[in-house]
Amino acid sequence: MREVSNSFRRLIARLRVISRMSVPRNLRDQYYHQQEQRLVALARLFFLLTPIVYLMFSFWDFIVQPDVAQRALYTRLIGVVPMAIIAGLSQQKNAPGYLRELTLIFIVCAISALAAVTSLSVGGIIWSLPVFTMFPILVGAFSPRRWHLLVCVVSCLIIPLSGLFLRDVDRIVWIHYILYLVIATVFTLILQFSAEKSRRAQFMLEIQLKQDAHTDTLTGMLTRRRFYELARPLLEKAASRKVPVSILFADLDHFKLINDRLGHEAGDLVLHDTADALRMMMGPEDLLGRFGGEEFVALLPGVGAEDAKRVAARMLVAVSGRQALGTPLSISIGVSTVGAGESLKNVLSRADAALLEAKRLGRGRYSVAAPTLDTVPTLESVARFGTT
Ligand SMILES: Nc1nc2c(ncn2[C@@H]2O[C@H](COP(=O)(O)OP(=O)(O)OP(=O)(O)O)[C@@H](O)[C@H]2O)c(=O)[nH]1
Repeated sequence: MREVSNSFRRLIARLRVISRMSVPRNLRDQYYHQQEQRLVALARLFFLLTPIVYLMFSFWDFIVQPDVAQRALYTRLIGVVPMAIIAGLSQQKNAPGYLRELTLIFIVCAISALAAVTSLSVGGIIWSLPVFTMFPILVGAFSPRRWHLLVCVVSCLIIPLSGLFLRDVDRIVWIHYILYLVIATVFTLILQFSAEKSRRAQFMLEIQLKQDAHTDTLTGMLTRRRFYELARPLLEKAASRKVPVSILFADLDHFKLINDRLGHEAGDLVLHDTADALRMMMGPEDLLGRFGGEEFVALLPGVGAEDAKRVAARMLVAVSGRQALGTPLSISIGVSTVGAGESLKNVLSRADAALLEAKRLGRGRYSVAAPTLDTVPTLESVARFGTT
Protein backbone atom coordinates (compact mmCIF):
# COMPACT_ATOMS: atom_id res chain seq x y z
CA MET A 1 0.00 0.00 0.00
CA ARG A 2 2.81 2.34 0.96
CA GLU A 3 4.55 1.57 -2.33
CA VAL A 4 1.43 2.48 -4.24
CA SER A 5 1.12 5.78 -2.39
CA ASN A 6 4.84 6.48 -2.99
CA SER A 7 4.46 5.82 -6.70
CA PHE A 8 1.41 8.05 -6.72
CA ARG A 9 3.39 10.82 -5.03
CA ARG A 10 6.21 10.38 -7.54
CA LEU A 11 3.70 10.63 -10.35
CA ILE A 12 2.25 13.85 -8.90
CA ALA A 13 5.77 15.27 -8.49
CA ARG A 14 6.54 14.38 -12.09
CA LEU A 15 3.34 16.05 -13.29
CA ARG A 16 4.30 19.15 -11.31
CA VAL A 17 7.66 19.22 -13.09
CA ILE A 18 5.87 18.94 -16.43
CA SER A 19 3.46 21.75 -15.58
CA ARG A 20 6.38 23.91 -14.43
CA MET A 21 7.83 23.77 -17.90
CA SER A 22 5.38 26.53 -18.64
CA VAL A 23 6.36 29.72 -20.37
CA PRO A 24 6.26 32.75 -18.01
CA ARG A 25 2.89 34.48 -17.94
CA ASN A 26 4.09 37.68 -19.62
CA LEU A 27 5.46 35.74 -22.60
CA ARG A 28 2.59 33.31 -22.95
CA ASP A 29 0.63 35.24 -25.58
CA GLN A 30 3.75 35.56 -27.68
CA TYR A 31 4.40 31.84 -27.35
CA TYR A 32 0.83 30.85 -28.20
CA HIS A 33 0.86 33.17 -31.19
CA GLN A 34 4.07 31.63 -32.50
CA GLN A 35 2.80 28.08 -32.01
CA GLU A 36 -0.62 28.78 -33.43
CA GLN A 37 0.95 29.72 -36.72
CA ARG A 38 1.60 26.01 -37.12
CA LEU A 39 -1.97 25.24 -36.18
CA VAL A 40 -3.18 27.69 -38.80
CA ALA A 41 -1.05 25.87 -41.38
CA LEU A 42 -2.68 22.63 -40.26
CA ALA A 43 -6.13 24.19 -40.53
CA ARG A 44 -5.38 25.27 -44.11
CA LEU A 45 -4.31 21.73 -44.95
CA PHE A 46 -7.55 20.51 -43.47
CA PHE A 47 -9.61 22.85 -45.67
CA LEU A 48 -7.77 21.50 -48.65
CA LEU A 49 -8.24 17.88 -47.67
CA THR A 50 -11.86 18.06 -46.57
CA PRO A 51 -13.43 18.43 -50.01
CA ILE A 52 -11.09 15.81 -51.46
CA VAL A 53 -11.90 13.25 -48.78
CA TYR A 54 -15.54 14.24 -48.95
CA LEU A 55 -15.69 13.62 -52.70
CA MET A 56 -13.78 10.36 -52.41
CA PHE A 57 -16.25 8.93 -49.91
CA SER A 58 -19.24 10.14 -51.86
CA PHE A 59 -17.82 8.44 -54.94
CA TRP A 60 -17.16 5.27 -52.91
CA ASP A 61 -20.75 5.24 -51.65
CA PHE A 62 -22.04 5.82 -55.14
CA ILE A 63 -20.11 2.80 -56.49
CA VAL A 64 -20.44 0.38 -53.58
CA GLN A 65 -23.83 1.14 -52.09
CA PRO A 66 -25.85 3.42 -54.33
CA ASP A 67 -28.97 2.92 -52.18
CA VAL A 68 -27.48 4.93 -49.27
CA ALA A 69 -25.34 7.23 -51.38
CA GLN A 70 -27.75 10.11 -51.40
CA ARG A 71 -28.44 9.95 -47.65
CA ALA A 72 -24.72 9.78 -46.91
CA LEU A 73 -24.09 12.72 -49.18
CA TYR A 74 -26.61 14.94 -47.37
CA THR A 75 -25.42 13.86 -43.95
CA ARG A 76 -21.87 14.77 -44.85
CA LEU A 77 -23.04 18.02 -46.30
CA ILE A 78 -24.83 18.93 -43.07
CA GLY A 79 -22.05 17.71 -40.79
CA VAL A 80 -18.86 18.78 -42.46
CA VAL A 81 -19.44 21.74 -44.70
CA PRO A 82 -20.81 24.28 -42.16
CA MET A 83 -17.98 23.48 -39.79
CA ALA A 84 -15.39 23.86 -42.50
CA ILE A 85 -16.94 27.22 -43.43
CA ILE A 86 -16.89 28.48 -39.82
CA ALA A 87 -13.33 27.28 -39.41
CA GLY A 88 -12.46 29.03 -42.69
CA LEU A 89 -14.05 32.28 -41.45
CA SER A 90 -12.12 32.05 -38.22
CA GLN A 91 -8.91 32.17 -40.22
CA GLN A 92 -9.73 35.58 -41.65
CA LYS A 93 -7.40 38.34 -40.50
CA ASN A 94 -10.06 40.35 -38.68
CA ALA A 95 -11.92 37.39 -37.25
CA PRO A 96 -13.05 37.94 -33.64
CA GLY A 97 -10.85 36.29 -31.04
CA TYR A 98 -13.44 33.79 -29.82
CA LEU A 99 -13.93 32.47 -33.37
CA ARG A 100 -10.21 31.92 -33.76
CA GLU A 101 -10.14 30.19 -30.38
CA LEU A 102 -12.86 27.83 -31.51
CA THR A 103 -11.13 26.87 -34.75
CA LEU A 104 -9.62 23.79 -33.27
CA ILE A 105 -12.93 22.60 -31.88
CA PHE A 106 -14.52 23.08 -35.28
CA ILE A 107 -11.79 21.06 -36.92
CA VAL A 108 -12.11 18.33 -34.33
CA CYS A 109 -15.89 18.22 -34.66
CA ALA A 110 -15.66 18.17 -38.43
CA ILE A 111 -13.22 15.29 -38.47
CA SER A 112 -15.20 13.38 -35.88
CA ALA A 113 -18.39 13.93 -37.83
CA LEU A 114 -16.66 12.75 -40.98
CA ALA A 115 -15.52 9.62 -39.18
CA ALA A 116 -18.96 8.92 -37.74
CA VAL A 117 -20.78 9.51 -40.98
CA THR A 118 -18.33 7.41 -42.92
CA SER A 119 -18.60 4.45 -40.63
CA LEU A 120 -22.37 4.62 -40.31
CA SER A 121 -22.92 5.04 -44.02
CA VAL A 122 -20.79 1.99 -44.72
CA GLY A 123 -22.67 0.16 -42.00
CA GLY A 124 -20.26 -0.57 -39.18
CA ILE A 125 -16.69 -0.19 -38.19
CA ILE A 126 -14.26 -0.09 -41.03
CA TRP A 127 -10.55 0.49 -40.96
CA SER A 128 -10.99 4.19 -41.62
CA LEU A 129 -12.99 4.89 -38.47
CA PRO A 130 -10.22 4.27 -35.93
CA VAL A 131 -7.80 6.16 -38.14
CA PHE A 132 -10.16 9.10 -38.54
CA THR A 133 -11.01 9.29 -34.87
CA MET A 134 -7.32 9.51 -34.07
CA PHE A 135 -7.04 12.65 -36.18
CA PRO A 136 -8.46 15.02 -33.56
CA ILE A 137 -5.87 13.81 -31.09
CA LEU A 138 -3.14 14.57 -33.59
CA VAL A 139 -4.61 18.02 -34.15
CA GLY A 140 -4.67 18.58 -30.37
CA ALA A 141 -1.07 17.50 -30.13
CA PHE A 142 -0.15 20.38 -32.43
CA SER A 143 -1.85 22.94 -30.21
CA PRO A 144 0.19 24.66 -27.47
CA ARG A 145 -2.90 25.03 -25.26
CA ARG A 146 -3.52 22.10 -22.98
CA TRP A 147 -7.29 22.52 -22.90
CA HIS A 148 -7.33 22.03 -26.67
CA LEU A 149 -5.79 18.64 -26.19
CA LEU A 150 -8.40 17.80 -23.57
CA VAL A 151 -11.20 18.69 -25.97
CA CYS A 152 -9.58 16.51 -28.62
CA VAL A 153 -9.23 13.52 -26.31
CA VAL A 154 -12.86 13.76 -25.22
CA SER A 155 -14.07 14.14 -28.78
CA CYS A 156 -12.02 11.11 -29.79
CA LEU A 157 -13.74 8.96 -27.25
CA ILE A 158 -17.29 10.19 -27.88
CA ILE A 159 -17.75 8.30 -31.15
CA PRO A 160 -16.60 4.87 -29.99
CA LEU A 161 -18.41 5.22 -26.66
CA SER A 162 -21.62 6.17 -28.39
CA GLY A 163 -21.10 3.20 -30.72
CA LEU A 164 -21.56 0.92 -27.72
CA PHE A 165 -25.15 2.12 -27.41
CA LEU A 166 -26.07 1.46 -31.03
CA ARG A 167 -28.55 -1.33 -31.59
CA ASP A 168 -27.47 -4.49 -33.45
CA VAL A 169 -23.76 -3.89 -33.13
CA ASP A 170 -21.00 -6.28 -32.27
CA ARG A 171 -19.94 -4.84 -28.92
CA ILE A 172 -16.68 -6.81 -28.82
CA VAL A 173 -15.50 -5.04 -31.96
CA TRP A 174 -16.36 -1.67 -30.44
CA ILE A 175 -14.58 -2.55 -27.20
CA HIS A 176 -11.46 -3.51 -29.19
CA TYR A 177 -11.77 -0.27 -31.01
CA ILE A 178 -12.03 1.73 -27.75
CA LEU A 179 -9.00 -0.07 -26.32
CA TYR A 180 -7.05 0.77 -29.44
CA LEU A 181 -8.04 4.42 -29.08
CA VAL A 182 -7.15 4.58 -25.39
CA ILE A 183 -3.70 3.09 -26.00
CA ALA A 184 -3.07 5.34 -28.98
CA THR A 185 -4.27 8.35 -26.99
CA VAL A 186 -1.93 7.63 -24.09
CA PHE A 187 1.03 7.33 -26.47
CA THR A 188 0.04 10.53 -28.24
CA LEU A 189 -0.26 12.36 -24.93
CA ILE A 190 3.22 11.25 -23.91
CA LEU A 191 4.61 12.35 -27.26
CA GLN A 192 2.72 15.65 -27.04
CA PHE A 193 4.07 16.42 -23.58
CA SER A 194 7.65 15.75 -24.57
CA ALA A 195 7.29 17.66 -27.86
CA GLU A 196 5.66 20.58 -26.03
CA LYS A 197 8.43 20.55 -23.45
CA SER A 198 11.13 20.87 -26.09
CA ARG A 199 9.11 23.50 -28.02
CA ARG A 200 8.81 25.60 -24.87
CA ALA A 201 12.49 25.17 -24.04
CA GLN A 202 13.35 26.19 -27.62
CA PHE A 203 11.10 29.26 -27.33
CA MET A 204 12.69 30.33 -24.03
CA LEU A 205 16.15 29.88 -25.56
CA GLU A 206 15.19 32.07 -28.52
CA ILE A 207 13.84 34.76 -26.16
CA GLN A 208 17.04 34.58 -24.13
CA LEU A 209 19.22 34.89 -27.22
CA LYS A 210 17.17 37.85 -28.44
CA GLN A 211 17.43 39.53 -25.07
CA ASP A 212 21.18 38.96 -24.97
CA ALA A 213 21.53 40.49 -28.42
CA HIS A 214 19.36 43.48 -27.48
CA THR A 215 20.64 44.29 -24.01
CA ASP A 216 24.06 45.22 -22.77
CA THR A 217 24.80 42.69 -20.02
CA LEU A 218 26.78 45.07 -17.80
CA THR A 219 24.33 47.98 -17.67
CA GLY A 220 21.04 46.45 -18.85
CA MET A 221 20.79 49.22 -21.46
CA LEU A 222 19.99 48.68 -25.12
CA THR A 223 22.89 47.71 -27.32
CA ARG A 224 23.84 50.21 -30.00
CA ARG A 225 22.32 48.01 -32.69
CA ARG A 226 19.01 47.63 -30.87
CA PHE A 227 18.99 51.34 -30.13
CA TYR A 228 19.21 52.04 -33.88
CA GLU A 229 16.46 49.49 -34.63
CA LEU A 230 14.06 51.07 -32.15
CA ALA A 231 15.07 54.69 -32.74
CA ARG A 232 14.34 54.80 -36.48
CA PRO A 233 10.60 54.01 -36.27
CA LEU A 234 10.31 56.33 -33.24
CA LEU A 235 11.81 59.18 -35.27
CA GLU A 236 9.51 58.47 -38.22
CA LYS A 237 6.46 58.39 -35.95
CA ALA A 238 7.48 61.64 -34.27
CA ALA A 239 8.11 63.31 -37.64
CA SER A 240 4.70 62.27 -38.97
CA ARG A 241 3.03 63.66 -35.83
CA LYS A 242 5.26 66.73 -35.80
CA VAL A 243 6.46 65.91 -32.28
CA PRO A 244 9.98 67.07 -31.28
CA VAL A 245 12.68 64.52 -30.40
CA SER A 246 15.93 65.17 -28.59
CA ILE A 247 19.11 63.16 -28.18
CA LEU A 248 21.46 63.32 -25.22
CA PHE A 249 24.95 61.88 -25.76
CA ALA A 250 26.60 61.30 -22.35
CA ASP A 251 30.14 60.22 -21.53
CA LEU A 252 31.70 59.57 -18.11
CA ASP A 253 34.56 61.93 -17.32
CA HIS A 254 38.08 60.61 -16.66
CA PHE A 255 36.86 57.05 -16.61
CA LYS A 256 40.28 55.75 -17.60
CA LEU A 257 41.61 57.20 -14.35
CA ILE A 258 38.98 55.31 -12.35
CA ASN A 259 39.89 52.09 -14.14
CA ASP A 260 43.60 52.64 -13.66
CA ARG A 261 43.32 53.42 -9.96
CA LEU A 262 40.55 51.07 -8.85
CA GLY A 263 40.79 48.29 -11.36
CA HIS A 264 38.52 47.12 -14.13
CA GLU A 265 35.94 45.48 -11.87
CA ALA A 266 35.40 48.68 -9.90
CA GLY A 267 35.18 50.47 -13.25
CA ASP A 268 32.39 48.09 -14.22
CA LEU A 269 30.55 48.93 -11.00
CA VAL A 270 30.85 52.62 -11.81
CA LEU A 271 29.37 51.99 -15.26
CA HIS A 272 26.54 50.02 -13.67
CA ASP A 273 25.86 52.80 -11.15
CA THR A 274 25.91 55.50 -13.80
CA ALA A 275 23.50 53.51 -15.94
CA ASP A 276 21.16 53.24 -12.93
CA ALA A 277 21.29 56.96 -12.34
CA LEU A 278 20.53 57.73 -16.00
CA ARG A 279 17.77 55.13 -16.24
CA MET A 280 15.88 56.86 -13.44
CA MET A 281 15.62 59.96 -15.63
CA MET A 282 13.93 58.09 -18.46
CA GLY A 283 10.24 58.01 -19.28
CA PRO A 284 8.43 54.94 -20.62
CA GLU A 285 8.77 56.04 -24.27
CA ASP A 286 12.45 57.01 -24.03
CA LEU A 287 15.32 54.88 -25.32
CA LEU A 288 18.59 54.52 -23.45
CA GLY A 289 21.54 52.71 -25.00
CA ARG A 290 25.18 52.04 -24.29
CA PHE A 291 27.15 52.92 -27.39
CA GLY A 292 30.65 52.08 -26.25
CA GLY A 293 32.81 51.82 -23.12
CA GLU A 294 31.47 54.77 -21.09
CA GLU A 295 29.19 56.37 -23.68
CA PHE A 296 25.45 56.42 -23.18
CA VAL A 297 22.81 57.79 -25.53
CA ALA A 298 19.25 58.74 -24.63
CA LEU A 299 16.53 59.43 -27.19
CA LEU A 300 13.60 61.41 -25.83
CA PRO A 301 10.47 61.58 -27.99
CA GLY A 302 8.21 64.55 -27.27
CA VAL A 303 11.09 66.54 -25.72
CA GLY A 304 12.02 69.82 -27.44
CA ALA A 305 15.28 71.80 -27.21
CA GLU A 306 14.47 73.63 -23.97
CA ASP A 307 13.19 70.56 -22.14
CA ALA A 308 16.20 68.57 -23.33
CA LYS A 309 18.51 71.02 -21.56
CA ARG A 310 16.52 70.56 -18.36
CA VAL A 311 16.79 66.75 -18.64
CA ALA A 312 20.55 67.07 -19.26
CA ALA A 313 20.95 69.27 -16.16
CA ARG A 314 19.06 66.70 -14.07
CA MET A 315 21.26 63.92 -15.44
CA LEU A 316 24.40 65.80 -14.37
CA VAL A 317 23.00 66.12 -10.84
CA ALA A 318 21.86 62.47 -10.71
CA VAL A 319 25.29 61.14 -11.74
CA SER A 320 27.14 63.50 -9.38
CA GLY A 321 25.18 61.81 -6.56
CA ARG A 322 27.28 58.66 -7.16
CA GLN A 323 30.91 58.30 -6.11
CA ALA A 324 34.17 56.64 -7.12
CA LEU A 325 37.49 57.13 -5.32
CA GLY A 326 35.58 59.17 -2.74
CA THR A 327 34.83 61.84 -5.30
CA PRO A 328 31.52 62.34 -7.07
CA LEU A 329 31.27 60.95 -10.59
CA SER A 330 30.73 63.34 -13.42
CA ILE A 331 29.55 63.13 -16.99
CA SER A 332 29.56 65.42 -19.98
CA ILE A 333 26.55 65.58 -22.26
CA GLY A 334 25.95 66.68 -25.83
CA VAL A 335 22.36 67.75 -26.49
CA SER A 336 20.76 67.89 -29.94
CA THR A 337 17.18 68.18 -31.12
CA VAL A 338 16.11 66.50 -34.36
CA GLY A 339 15.64 68.98 -37.19
CA ALA A 340 12.95 68.62 -39.88
CA GLY A 341 13.75 65.63 -42.10
CA GLU A 342 17.03 65.01 -40.28
CA SER A 343 18.40 61.46 -40.17
CA LEU A 344 19.21 59.63 -36.96
CA LYS A 345 22.87 59.45 -37.85
CA ASN A 346 23.05 63.16 -38.46
CA VAL A 347 21.44 64.10 -35.18
CA LEU A 348 23.75 61.65 -33.37
CA SER A 349 26.78 63.22 -35.04
CA ARG A 350 25.65 66.66 -33.87
CA ALA A 351 25.12 65.41 -30.32
CA ASP A 352 28.58 63.80 -30.42
CA ALA A 353 30.14 67.08 -31.56
CA ALA A 354 28.33 68.88 -28.72
CA LEU A 355 29.69 66.29 -26.29
CA LEU A 356 33.24 66.98 -27.44
CA GLU A 357 32.56 70.64 -26.89
CA ALA A 358 31.35 69.95 -23.32
CA LYS A 359 34.56 67.97 -22.68
CA ARG A 360 36.67 70.76 -24.14
CA LEU A 361 34.96 73.33 -21.92
CA GLY A 362 36.00 71.46 -18.79
CA ARG A 363 33.65 68.40 -18.44
CA GLY A 364 30.80 67.91 -15.94
CA ARG A 365 28.47 70.02 -18.10
CA TYR A 366 26.21 69.84 -21.09
CA SER A 367 26.61 71.57 -24.39
CA VAL A 368 23.93 72.15 -27.00
CA ALA A 369 24.61 71.13 -30.59
CA ALA A 370 24.52 73.59 -33.46
CA PRO A 371 21.21 73.24 -35.38
CA THR A 372 23.00 71.81 -38.42
CA LEU A 373 26.32 70.16 -39.03
CA ASP A 374 28.31 73.12 -40.27
CA THR A 375 31.37 71.07 -41.18
CA VAL A 376 31.87 68.23 -43.62
CA PRO A 377 31.44 65.00 -41.58
CA THR A 378 34.81 63.75 -40.35
CA LEU A 379 36.05 60.27 -41.15
CA GLU A 380 35.57 59.40 -37.47
CA SER A 381 31.94 60.52 -37.38
CA VAL A 382 31.19 58.60 -40.59
CA ALA A 383 32.77 55.51 -39.04
CA ARG A 384 30.75 55.96 -35.84
CA PHE A 385 27.35 56.83 -37.23
CA GLY A 386 27.48 56.19 -41.01
CA THR A 387 26.59 58.66 -43.72
CA THR A 388 22.80 58.69 -43.90
N1 LIG B 1 35.76 48.88 -16.52
C1 LIG B 1 35.46 49.04 -17.83
N2 LIG B 1 36.20 49.91 -18.55
C2 LIG B 1 35.91 50.09 -19.84
C3 LIG B 1 34.85 49.37 -20.47
N3 LIG B 1 34.82 49.75 -21.76
C4 LIG B 1 35.80 50.68 -21.93
N4 LIG B 1 36.47 50.88 -20.78
C5 LIG B 1 37.55 51.82 -20.49
O1 LIG B 1 37.08 53.13 -20.53
C6 LIG B 1 38.21 54.00 -20.68
C7 LIG B 1 37.84 55.15 -21.58
O2 LIG B 1 38.87 56.03 -21.55
P1 LIG B 1 38.91 57.38 -22.39
O3 LIG B 1 38.25 57.16 -23.71
O4 LIG B 1 40.31 57.87 -22.40
O5 LIG B 1 37.97 58.35 -21.62
P2 LIG B 1 38.09 59.05 -20.22
O6 LIG B 1 39.23 58.58 -19.39
O7 LIG B 1 36.73 58.93 -19.57
O8 LIG B 1 38.37 60.54 -20.62
P3 LIG B 1 37.31 61.63 -21.06
O9 LIG B 1 36.20 60.94 -21.75
O10 LIG B 1 38.06 62.51 -21.96
O11 LIG B 1 36.87 62.32 -19.82
C8 LIG B 1 39.33 53.13 -21.25
O12 LIG B 1 40.30 52.98 -20.25
C9 LIG B 1 38.67 51.76 -21.51
O13 LIG B 1 39.55 50.69 -21.24
C10 LIG B 1 34.12 48.46 -19.67
O14 LIG B 1 33.18 47.78 -20.15
N5 LIG B 1 34.46 48.33 -18.37
